[in-house]
Amino acid sequence: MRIYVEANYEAMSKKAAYILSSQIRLEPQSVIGLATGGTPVGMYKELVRMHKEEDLDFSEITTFNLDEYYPIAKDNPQSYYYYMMENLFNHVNIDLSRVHIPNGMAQDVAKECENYETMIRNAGRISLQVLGIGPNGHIGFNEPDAQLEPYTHLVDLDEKTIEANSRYFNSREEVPKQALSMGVKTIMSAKKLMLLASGQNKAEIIKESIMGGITPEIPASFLQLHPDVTIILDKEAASEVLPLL
Ligand SMILES: N[C@@H]1[C@@H](O)[C@H](O)[C@@H](COP(=O)(O)O)O[C@@H]1O
Repeated sequence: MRIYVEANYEAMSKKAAYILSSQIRLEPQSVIGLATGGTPVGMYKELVRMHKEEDLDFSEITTFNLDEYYPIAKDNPQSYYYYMMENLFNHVNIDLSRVHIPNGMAQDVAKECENYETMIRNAGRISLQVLGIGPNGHIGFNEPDAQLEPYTHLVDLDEKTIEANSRYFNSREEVPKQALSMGVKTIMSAKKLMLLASGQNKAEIIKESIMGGITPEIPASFLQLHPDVTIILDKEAASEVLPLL
């Protein structure tokens, strides 16, 4: 596990964008796993800049997003589909036929999840999976539980997650109670993982995830078992682990 501690959010975002862009330049046909939430917004901004100013070419990559609320329509500004279009896809030369995000309006959820896994498998292994972390240690929308789901599945969102994500909605009541998410095995099957965390409110969970025991009660703790993980933190998110390194 490589841990980078950057001075602030901007430096964390630039480091993440540099690593992701290097992956794309080295392997233009990379399969990239993408994350949403507040944390990677700065990374996407930097990637857009790299596309515009440094010829970063997205035309051959394939992408799979970690998750999507359920139910939610693509044109809902809170959907992760909308987020990805706004933050990245509308601004770079990506081939939208190679972009994959779970369908938040799927009628047959079991089939949607199965198809998503099949598409990931058919694309080959994910080259680099970007991750954020929930304040409760969730990755994607894999919530703390007595046991974790391996593959893409429908999740009942944790009260803590609904609370945390309500800041993006007009009210708590508007936050969908469910989501579709890659499973922990889907995530762990990626060749490389890159987790970003920013801010004091992530400091404790970062410490528990990377230095504590491996437990389904902290889904991010499973990252300790992966052979190629890069963690990029700003100073605040690193404040609990720094004294221990
Ligand atoms: N499902 C997403 C996660 O993929 C994300 O990593 C996490 C942290 O979000 P934020 O970056 O806004 O703190 O919560 C969301 O609920």
